[in-house]
Amino acid sequence: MKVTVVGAGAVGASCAEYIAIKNFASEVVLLDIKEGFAEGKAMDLMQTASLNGFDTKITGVTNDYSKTAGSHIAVITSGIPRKPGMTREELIGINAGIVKSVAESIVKESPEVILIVVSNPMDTMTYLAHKATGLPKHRIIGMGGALDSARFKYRLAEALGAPISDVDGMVIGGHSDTGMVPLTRLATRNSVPASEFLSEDRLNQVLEDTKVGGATLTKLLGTSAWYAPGAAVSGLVQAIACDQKKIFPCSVLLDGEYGLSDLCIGVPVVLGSKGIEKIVEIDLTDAEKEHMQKSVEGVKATNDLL
Ligand SMILES: NC(=O)c1ccc[n+]([C@@H]2O[C@H](COP(=O)([O-])OP(=O)(O)OC[C@H]3O[C@@H](n4cnc5c(N)ncnc54)[C@H](O)[C@@H]3O)[C@@H](O)[C@H]2O)c1
Ligand SMILES: O=C(O)C[C@H](O)C(=O)O
Repeated sequence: MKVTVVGAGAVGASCAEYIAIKNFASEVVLLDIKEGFAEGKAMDLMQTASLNGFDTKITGVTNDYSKTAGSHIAVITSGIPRKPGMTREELIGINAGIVKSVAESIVKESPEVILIVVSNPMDTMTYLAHKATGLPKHRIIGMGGALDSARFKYRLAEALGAPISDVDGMVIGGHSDTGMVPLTRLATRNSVPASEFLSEDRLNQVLEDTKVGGATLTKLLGTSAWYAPGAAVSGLVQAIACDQKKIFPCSVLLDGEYGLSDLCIGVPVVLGSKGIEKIVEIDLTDAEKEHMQKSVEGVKATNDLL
């Protein structure tokens, strides 16, 4: 199993590290446009192999897509991250050109590839990857919901005073400060609805903290986060590489599901060796549908900027 990660920056390197540590891929190729940067990150990561006990071979290349040929999965993290006070949508001007050319270059060398788009604004970049490559819709996946759901579980566990392994929850909708739809109604602590333990106000606070999860970290770090994003991407890559049939909320091209079409937005999907093997349609309440509709309008407005 060969995995390419384009962009050897904070998220790309974190993603390569988690993939290697989980030890399911034979090869990870890190590619960056900055001379020598991916080579350096790959060498540094390979020097952790004996310490962390993995056999995955990580190589780095400067903008040479021939070295990515035959990739089963490719992750696009290339592009600029936001600074404190910015929205993800403000990155579109620079990142659209980068994502388009990177997606085209990957597919040229690996026509059977499954693409995972991470660069922001992610839902719009996923849509752009479809337009640029024409790959079948089950082979282009935007990563946002897996990360947002991990942050939701973190906030739920904090509010419940429970271990994170005891809580479950999912965030659908757009990967933006206002567009996320954390499904508090379906959140549980070991199968018991979280609403049995938390007041409506406290659950709403969890929801609001989750939605601004990325902005909160950007303010603290001066740039956006990388550990949880890298781990979330590695989870999607593993689900595909190991044909796990796990459900993750991912940004996918909708064609009538949820009454929506011609946009990519976060909904639950089953991930396996073919990529998106099923879009799971869950019954939303009227309030959730309204929240989702606002999210759709936000994503479509950003798509219109392409
Ligand atoms: N979807 C998500 O959940 C999520 C999470 C975190 C970050 N992000 C996004 O991921 C992107 C990367 O974030 P980061 O923190 O790793 O940034 P970073 O600046 O640390 O790394 C980006 C890397 O991309 C490289 N790059 C730029 N143009 C390139 C090109 N044409 N080809 C190859 N490489 C190129 C840069 O040289 C740099 O090394 C940002 O757009 C950020 O907003 C998304
Ligand atoms: O917040 C960002 O800009 C990066 C990423 O989308 C995140 O949620 O961490």
